[in-house]
Amino acid sequence: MKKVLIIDDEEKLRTLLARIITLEGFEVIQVADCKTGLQKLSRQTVDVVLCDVKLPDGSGVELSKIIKEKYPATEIILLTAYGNIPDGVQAIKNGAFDYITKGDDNNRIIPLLYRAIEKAALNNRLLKLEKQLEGKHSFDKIIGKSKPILQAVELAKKVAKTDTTILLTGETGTGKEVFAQAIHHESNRSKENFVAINCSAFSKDLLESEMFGHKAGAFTGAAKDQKGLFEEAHNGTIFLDELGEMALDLQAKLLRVIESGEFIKVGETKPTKVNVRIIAATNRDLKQEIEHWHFREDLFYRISVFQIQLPALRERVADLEILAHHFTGIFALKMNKKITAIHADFITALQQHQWNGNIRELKNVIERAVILSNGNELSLDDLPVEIQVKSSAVIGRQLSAFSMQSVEKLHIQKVLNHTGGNKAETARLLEIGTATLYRKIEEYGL
Ligand SMILES: Nc1ncnc2c1ncn2[C@@H]1O[C@H](COP(=O)(O)OP(=O)(O)OP(=O)(O)O)[C@@H](O)[C@H]1O
Repeated sequence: MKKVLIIDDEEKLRTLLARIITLEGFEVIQVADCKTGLQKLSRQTVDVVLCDVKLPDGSGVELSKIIKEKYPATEIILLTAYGNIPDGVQAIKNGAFDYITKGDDNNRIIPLLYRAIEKAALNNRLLKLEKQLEGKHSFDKIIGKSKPILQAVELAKKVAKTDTTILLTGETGTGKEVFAQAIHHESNRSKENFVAINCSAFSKDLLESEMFGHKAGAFTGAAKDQKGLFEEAHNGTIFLDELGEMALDLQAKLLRVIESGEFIKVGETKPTKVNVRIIAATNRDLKQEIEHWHFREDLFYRISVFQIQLPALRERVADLEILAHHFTGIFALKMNKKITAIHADFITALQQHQWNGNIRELKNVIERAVILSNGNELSLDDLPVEIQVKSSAVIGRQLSAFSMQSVEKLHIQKVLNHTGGNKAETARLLEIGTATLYRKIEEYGL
């Protein structure tokens, strides 16, 4: 059933609108402010939002922008006050479908709503197609030529076509979700849904309801029957991220789905059957979790039929350069900058770093560097100081990474850059004599 979300703090108007729209056979959700509206949108797919301009915690015009950015398939119709055309125009600029004047355009609202619903359906079809097109090459999107990553890709490709349950292990940011998606797109289920859920993002009860759905009245706030993500993933793939965080009794329910394909919705008595391929991921050592009674051994053996260990970035230093170029290309394009090269010192510095946050951390570091970069080459200066300092030991040869001299050298270099090489100004800012500055420049080879 198509869903319409009404965001309006005028209760009378909201209820009236809800009644008219429900009579057309749409499901209507009503809220009175932006915050609750966004919460609803994060939990369910809404086709059209009908939104007032003046809301207690913000403006509908601004909200349109946020909604379109986060949920591009959803269409928005703004309810403006009489004669306030500029708000409507701005809303359309922000991505809204159209606007109507409150109270004045009652006859327009239903035909407009139908058109917006049609447009939302078209958006959804397009997004699905785009995803499929992207997905065709998704193993190609896994960048890296080092042995450990190529081995992981080869294993994943081999198992992709089967229905086998897979456990992806590896530190945070090593690409477990990227792998899960690539496996789905390479599988025979690629035309069906890939549904991801992060088990650490919900309380135990909420996670159960997210996974399996609930019946109306199952708990306070459960006004309607709600499908769970296992049902959404029917015939497709479900990706259970951070599986190690799942509560023990929910683990038992998951085991039942794996063994029989059945689960029971919250507040329901009959089981629901689904055909879903499960890919799970964890950055915890599940064997250790079993020893501490945090993870069920039987579930572990079921889920880890096929295990793929993703290497940490520090184990694939050889890939740093190609990954750095890959992300630089992406961010330069996004920010409309012409960056054609990366200085060798920059790469050396990357190779010296520990990368506890793995590829996610590298991606952030490169994004920052692209923002900071002034020329067409990324230079050491564009890196965060802690990464520069570690590397200065190697680049400067004679300095140790932790020495005061390393920090001093870097600091002088930065101030020199800041003053455009003006020695007198640099000495003044550093509060040292010019002669001392010249000596240090020579000593550090700046
Ligand atoms: N081999 C790769 N090539 C290109 N980009 C990658 C690769 N691996 C990971 N990424 C990028 O790194 C980021 C982190 O990847 P991802 O979310 O898959 O990691 P994860 O292991 O699932 O992390 P977490 O355990 O924290 O959920 C993403 O932006 C992803 O696009």
